[in-house]
Amino acid sequence: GKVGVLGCPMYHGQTKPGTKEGPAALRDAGLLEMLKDQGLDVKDFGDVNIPCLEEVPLSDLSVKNPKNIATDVHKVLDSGRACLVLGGDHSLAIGSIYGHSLAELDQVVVWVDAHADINTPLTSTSGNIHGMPLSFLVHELQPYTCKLPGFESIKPCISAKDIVYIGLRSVDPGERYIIEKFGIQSFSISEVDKLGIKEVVEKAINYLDPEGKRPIHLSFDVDALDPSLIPCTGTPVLGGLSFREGNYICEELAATGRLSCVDIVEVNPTLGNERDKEITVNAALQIITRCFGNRRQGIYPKDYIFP
Ligand SMILES: N[C@@H](CCCCC(O)O)C(=O)O
Ligand SMILES: [Mn+2]
Ligand SMILES: [Mn+2]
Ligand SMILES: [Mn+2]
Repeated sequence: GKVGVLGCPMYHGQTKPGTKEGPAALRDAGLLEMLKDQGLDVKDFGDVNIPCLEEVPLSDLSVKNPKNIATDVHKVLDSGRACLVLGGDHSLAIGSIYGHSLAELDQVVVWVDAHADINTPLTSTSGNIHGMPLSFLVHELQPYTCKLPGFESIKPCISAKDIVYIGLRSVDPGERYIIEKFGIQSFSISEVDKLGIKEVVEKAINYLDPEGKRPIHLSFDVDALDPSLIPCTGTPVLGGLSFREGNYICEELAATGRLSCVDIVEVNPTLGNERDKEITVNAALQIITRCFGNRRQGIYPKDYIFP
């Protein structure tokens, strides 16, 4: 398989700037080598150009960011590679999902997260854009929201029926209302407990893409995993997905052969000591390898020769 890696050191979607260190932390820990070692053809497309706040006013900044991200994701996908986007905070998904829609029209979205990230600017209590990305992208929400200055270039590109949540456990009232009003399929941690991860993933994939034809966009917020696994993230919530559940989700999505774009977001290496950073980065790295074909049952390269 061919993978294009795109760093997206985004931090303006929230208040803890350390997410801009996310891409470097993952690369420095050997991400590219790990992916190559599992037999992938890996190309590093560098980092998206995220102008820092001091240079441009927020409105100008926001139009630049999603457009840069969308443009770069589109370019990676058009080069015939799956796209791996390293965050950066979850507001980058405005650009990555929009960019995916420029390359492939009928994507479905698996949103793995403790949070629903679908507040509109009107329902948000924090005003942090990383809690809003889906509200900019979902067609049905547009009559109920407002365009933020600078987001004109981002067009809604997915329908409520094209999204499934896995891992929710911190959903704001406005978000819960939206999920029910538009019938967005969601498997919170309660459903994971009730059904088990196997049935959750099976239901999620069959609901989104019963014919097994549509490209999948996995937007994986590392805070979906239990905070014991990911100490370095900005909005931790107790009682998250186990490491095994996180690995299972990604193995099964990779096994469809249609995993086209993967966001790995909200790694903030500055939120903890060196040991915390190591734990966080190692967990994120393993999750990433499962997205691109590595499995706990083991694999061997195509050119393996049995001695
Ligand atoms: N729902 C909260 C928390 C959002 C968390 C964003 C991301 O980590 O999922 C808000 O809107 O601020
Ligand atoms: Mn194109
Ligand atoms: Mn989250
Ligand atoms: Mn998120």
